[in-house]
Amino acid sequence: MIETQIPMLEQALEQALSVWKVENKPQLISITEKMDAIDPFIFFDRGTKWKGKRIFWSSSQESFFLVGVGEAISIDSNNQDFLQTEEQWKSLLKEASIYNAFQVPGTGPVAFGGGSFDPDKKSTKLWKEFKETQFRIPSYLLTITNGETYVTFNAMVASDEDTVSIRQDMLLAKQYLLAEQKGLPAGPSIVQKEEIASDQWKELVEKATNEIKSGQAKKIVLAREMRVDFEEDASLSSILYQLHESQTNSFIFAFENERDCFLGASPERLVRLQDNELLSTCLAGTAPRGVTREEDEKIGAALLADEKNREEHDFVVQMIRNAVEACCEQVHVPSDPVLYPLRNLQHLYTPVQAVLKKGYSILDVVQRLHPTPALGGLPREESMMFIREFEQLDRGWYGAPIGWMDAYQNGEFAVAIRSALLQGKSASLFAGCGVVKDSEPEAEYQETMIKFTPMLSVLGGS
Ligand SMILES: C=C(O[C@H]1C=CC=C(C(=O)O)[C@@H]1O)C(=O)O
Repeated sequence: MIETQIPMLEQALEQALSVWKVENKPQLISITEKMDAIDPFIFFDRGTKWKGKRIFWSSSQESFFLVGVGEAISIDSNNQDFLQTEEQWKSLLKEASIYNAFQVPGTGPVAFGGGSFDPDKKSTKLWKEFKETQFRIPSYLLTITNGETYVTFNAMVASDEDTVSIRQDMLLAKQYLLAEQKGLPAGPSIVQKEEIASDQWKELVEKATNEIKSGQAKKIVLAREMRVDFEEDASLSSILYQLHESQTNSFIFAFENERDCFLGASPERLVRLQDNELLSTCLAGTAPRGVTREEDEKIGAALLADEKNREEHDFVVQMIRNAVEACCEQVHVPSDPVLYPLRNLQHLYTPVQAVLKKGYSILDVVQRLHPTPALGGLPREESMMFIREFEQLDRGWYGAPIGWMDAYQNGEFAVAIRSALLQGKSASLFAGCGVVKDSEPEAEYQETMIKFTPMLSVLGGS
């Protein structure tokens, strides 16, 4: 394998150097090859050597994995503007030396990242490692899709000297990352758990319902935090493996920044783009799962018929439809939601399909969609103002878009919910719910409790 890559690497280096000499700016080289099967969790675990710079993404419905280690380059911004990211991404790709004979979605140069939920809310030191917008092009990217495995090597070339270390890095890293390894380390176990200001949160739900009844807004999504401690630093690879095994119908994601890592198992797709076909999904309205099949079906039927949940859901559908119509054609939205079952709860779900108009990109759509009323509220401005002013929480990247895009206009973004910020021996978990005029604080509190469960259980809590 390595032998077949060397001529490609030499060509890529030569090409990058010749562009660099004219343009005098660093050039991206990217080389993709097909491999025998590789375990994504073990690859991630071996990437511990690049600790602080790992990324993970999987879509359980499609057995699709992206695992990145190291950082060839990152596209960051301290004001959240996905369109600015788009410009920088395009400029990086413009003269990049890309050797990818497969051009399968998610191979070649891939930028993975996200941003904060609300750039207008003052951030606290909890999220100090995370930028307002941050996308990483990993040095080594493992892609598993349709049962095939690919590895992409990315690097920036900025001088003749770089080429020596790039050659060495590529070969050594590959040997190291692909060496055999048995099993994953043990998962963490929680020794202490604290719900932050839960009584105040219930009062805030009440305040939001009053605001809604007085006509200031129709829906406001409120979130809260739980802080947990472990005996030892938690092993990320084991947590991701457990999430993947336990959370069906979800996107498992992780973005590591030094000692901190934001990760989760979100059922909510914001948008997927493949061959110009767009899929967005509306997910809002929640009920628990039943213990028996009969009970489960009864709860599901009640959820489908429940006025409060249907209203909460319809707000999301209307907004997503409008945003998608502005940049797509052939927009298709079913008239009624269906149930979307997860391990611990079920949601109302409406898929939105469309074809993206020429001239738009996935980040255009992300910029238009975020925040949907599943995380912000309705109207957008009023609900965001309420959250900004009264919610006692630094959401950071919770509730914001997280995902990937490749060089061929494909990509996928989820809404980063059912998530946690891991910081060595402790973690902050986040959960929220949509408040409408008939919401009851205690019921909403219980709903957030269920939403904490997937993350809590893989972290070794109950
Ligand atoms: C805000 C969250 O969930 C949203 C997504 C789906 C259903 C929701 C709900 O029914 O309230 C929320 O809008 C969360 O899980 O933290």
